[in-house]
Amino acid sequence: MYPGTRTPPVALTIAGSDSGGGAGIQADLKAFAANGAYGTSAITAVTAQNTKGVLAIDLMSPLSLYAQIDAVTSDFFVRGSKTGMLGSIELLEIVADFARRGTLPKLIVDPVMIATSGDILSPQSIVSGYREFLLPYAYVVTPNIPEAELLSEIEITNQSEMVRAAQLIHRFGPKYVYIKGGHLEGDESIDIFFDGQNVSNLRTNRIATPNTHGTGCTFSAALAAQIACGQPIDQAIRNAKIYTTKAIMGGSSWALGSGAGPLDHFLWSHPDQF
Ligand SMILES: Nc1ncnc2c1ncn2[C@@H]1O[C@H](COP(=O)(O)OP(=O)(O)O)[C@@H](O)[C@H]1O
Ligand SMILES: Cc1ncc(COP(=O)(O)O)c(N)n1
Repeated sequence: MYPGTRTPPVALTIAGSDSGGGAGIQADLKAFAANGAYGTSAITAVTAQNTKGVLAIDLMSPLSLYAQIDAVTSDFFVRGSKTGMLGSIELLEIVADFARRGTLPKLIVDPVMIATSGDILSPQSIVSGYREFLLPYAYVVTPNIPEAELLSEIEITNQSEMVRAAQLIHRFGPKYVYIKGGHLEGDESIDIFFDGQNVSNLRTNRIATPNTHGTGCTFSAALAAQIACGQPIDQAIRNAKIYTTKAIMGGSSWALGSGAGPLDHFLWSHPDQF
C-alpha cells in the first residue's frame, strides 16, 4: 500500500468505459487505486455492457480523446500509463501521437480487440495500426492469446508457440512482451515474459471460476500502477500477476450478474493480505 501521507504517483488509463464496471476504465481505476496509484483517465468509447456481453458501443471523437489526454498530461506528472480498448484506427493514431512525443512514459499497451464475451471491441483492421504506430512506443505490450495470434500471425496452442509469438511481436518495437495465457487449457494459467533476449514464465494454479470479466484490463492496469510506483519491470510484473490472481480468487465466489462476473479489485475477500 502507498503511505497515505505522501502524494501518490499518477497513472493514466486510455480505454473504454464498461457500464457493468468489471472491465475497461472502471477496472483500471480500481486496479490503480488498489496498487497505490492515483488514477486519471481518457475515455475512448462508452460501451453498454454487462456480464453477458456488449450491447452498444459509442466511440468518442478524436478531438475529445485528444483533449482528454492533453488535459491530464499537461497538468499531472504521469508516471505510468496504459491503453485498453481504442476502438478505431483514428483513436489509436491520437494515442500514438502523444506516445511519439514522449508524453506517455512507460506506456503499457493492452491491445484489447475482442471481449471475453466474444464481442468485437475494435475492428480487425486495427492490428496493423498497433504494429505500425503504437508498438514502437510501448514499454510493455500485454496481448492475450487471441490478440497475440493476430499480432504475430501464428496459431498459439502451447507455451513454445507463445514464446515464438512473443519474439515475433517484439520485432514491432515494444521494449517488453508479456503474453497472458488465460485462454489456454490446463491446470495452470501461464503467462510468458520476453525482454528481447530471455523468456521467463509466470505461473499460477488455474482458478475454477466463471468470473473472469476484466482479468486482462486488471493485469495491465496493475502493471501500469506498479511501474508508476517505481517498481522495476521484473518486480512490477510479479506484483501485477499476484494481485490479479488474488482478485480473480476473491471474485470467484461472487454472484454479480448472470454471465462472466467481475473481480474482487480491492481484495475484500483477502483483508489480511491487502
Ligand atoms: N481462471 C484463471 N485462473 C488464474 N489466472 C487466470 C485465470 N484466467 C486468467 N488468468 C490470468 O489473468 C491474467 C489475464 O489473462 P487473460 O484472461 O488471458 O486476459 P484477457 O482478459 O485479456 O483475455 C493473466 O495473468 C492470466 O494468467
Ligand atoms: C470497455 C472494455 N474494455 C475492455 C474489455 C475487455 O475485457 P474482457 O476481455 O475481460 O472482456 C471490455 N470487455 N470492455
